[in-house]
Amino acid sequence: MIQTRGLTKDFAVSRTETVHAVRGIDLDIAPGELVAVLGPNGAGKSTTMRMLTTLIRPTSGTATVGGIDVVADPANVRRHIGYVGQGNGAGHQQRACDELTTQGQVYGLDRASARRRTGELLDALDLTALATRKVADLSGGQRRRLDVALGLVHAPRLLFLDEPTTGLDPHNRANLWEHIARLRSEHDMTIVLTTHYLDEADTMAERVVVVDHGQVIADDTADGLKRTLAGDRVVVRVAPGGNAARVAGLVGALPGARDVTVDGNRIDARVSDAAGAVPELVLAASAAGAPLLEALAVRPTLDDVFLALTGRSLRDEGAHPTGTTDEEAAA
Ligand SMILES: Nc1ncnc2c1ncn2[C@@H]1O[C@H](COP(=O)(O)OP(=O)(O)OP(=O)(O)O)[C@@H](O)[C@H]1O
Repeated sequence: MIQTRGLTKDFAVSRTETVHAVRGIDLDIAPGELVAVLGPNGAGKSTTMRMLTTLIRPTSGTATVGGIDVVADPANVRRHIGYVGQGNGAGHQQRACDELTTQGQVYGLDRASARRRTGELLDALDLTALATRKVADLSGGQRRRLDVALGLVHAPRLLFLDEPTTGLDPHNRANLWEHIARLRSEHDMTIVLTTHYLDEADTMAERVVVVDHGQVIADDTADGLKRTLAGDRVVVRVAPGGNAARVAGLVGALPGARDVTVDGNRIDARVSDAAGAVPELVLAASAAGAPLLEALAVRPTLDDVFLALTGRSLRDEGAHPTGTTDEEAAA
């Protein structure tokens, strides 16, 4: 459904400075996949999406969407995709239903068909009761659902969602996801989304592509990434007066144990199966006369994956942009 090879995008921000926002992305996305693109602020996620949706031209490389080249035939690409960008155009005085009908007509539907489609989408996204409300008067969650409806007016098989749930509270995020998941299963859509919410990528996406500094640095299922890049950990605390060194030895003997660290009475280590290791460890420590105060099996998160990949936490929201300038590249 999507194929890119060596895709790049440079932005000349001044006479002397160029931002290399995307630096050679190769991506293959099959029909029906739901792929989350993760990365810190400025990693190049939106720029990649904007190239794939033909909003901006790549600097070099190739990209096809539904088999159509984004540079050679952008109008045709646009007919096949839906795009829900970041942020809301504030202050719309149009009614929600009129906004949808107008969008339908922009996509070539006649008025009656556009009205029919409007009714279907208002219903699908639970907006029927708000049909005549002005867009400017909708809540954040309602507005975001309308944005998704606008992206679906022409029944695309491929939907791009750029941070669809940013700024929504947990209830509205869950609600929007419910709608997206249902629409997807009913219409067999391919969905590519960017998000800052790791839990969202973890639970909703079948595949997670991690982008940093304009490049893909990992591409797998969430579980695959966790297994190969982060792994389980055990964290134990030895009772006062207990022999931490002795327990560290027991921890070090667990299957797959590595990176064993001892900090006072606290021992932390990577292991291959934390849930299986903990009971074994509790018994072994007790038998060795070093009872444990606490023993935790810690399953990795996608943030652990990101930390392992880059040495930084994705949770550091609002961090500095990571697009690389010529000066930085030369440094
Ligand atoms: N039109 C533009 N002109 C100049 N620089 C740009 C432009 N668009 C993006 N950039 C720069 O390109 C880099 C990548 O930006 P991009 O918006 O693709 O990142 P992102 O991963 O989507 O970030 P975020 O999560 O903050 O939305 C950043 O350094 C950004 O400042």
